[in-house]
Amino acid sequence: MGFSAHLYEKLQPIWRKNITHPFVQELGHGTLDVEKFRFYMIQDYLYLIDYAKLFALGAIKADSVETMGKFAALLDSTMNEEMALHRAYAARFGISLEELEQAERSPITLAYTHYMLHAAQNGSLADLVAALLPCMWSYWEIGKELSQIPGASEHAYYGEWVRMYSSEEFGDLARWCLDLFDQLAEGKQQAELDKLETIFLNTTRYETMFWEMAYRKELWPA
Ligand SMILES: Cc1ncc(C[n+]2csc(CCO)c2C)c(N)n1
Repeated sequence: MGFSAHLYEKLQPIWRKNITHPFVQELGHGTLDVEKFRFYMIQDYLYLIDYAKLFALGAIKADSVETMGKFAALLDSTMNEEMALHRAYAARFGISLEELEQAERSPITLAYTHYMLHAAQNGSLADLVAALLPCMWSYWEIGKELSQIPGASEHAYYGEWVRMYSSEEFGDLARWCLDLFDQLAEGKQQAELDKLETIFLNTTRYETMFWEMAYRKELWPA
């Protein structure tokens, strides 16, 4: 069993809190309050700006030209495809690009992205991948599960989101990330594996906290 499969099994109750979160379920059933989705889109756009930097750091820490090229491609697709989806959604909700980029990061957005950037900057390539994996993997799983709900992929507001994260193309990216993680974990000492587990666990928890933050439209105290 690869290390990712081991963590998936071990952390299942915590992992499942993402797919079962009311924000995710209501998005899939088309009942999510549009204002909550609007809030999510703005914070997620800010999240992606920092997340993309993890891919740039991945290219720096890569141990082969092939891995370096893949991180460069991920940086490109995040900035120009995923963020383009957010910009298109924002336009539909009447949010200008300026408003999007000048919005303030919520406490959770800031904590989550800074945690990942700290792990990526100060740790090994494996630490960096442990930080970014729950984001990729959980969205892929969510996309696939939501796409099974009748009408979810065709929903006027949320269909595009479901189609993007359940696509084969996105699945290939997530699988690449999983394989890289397993390769990097192979042969590592227990202490290093424990560190990878902690990073993976914490970013899995941060994913749930991000859904909760969006559901409550939680910003800084006044
Ligand atoms: C809070 C939050 N977590 C995960 C993702 C998903 N995501 C972010 S970057 C990336 C890689 C490919 O572009 C993926 C799948 C998100 N958007 N927001």
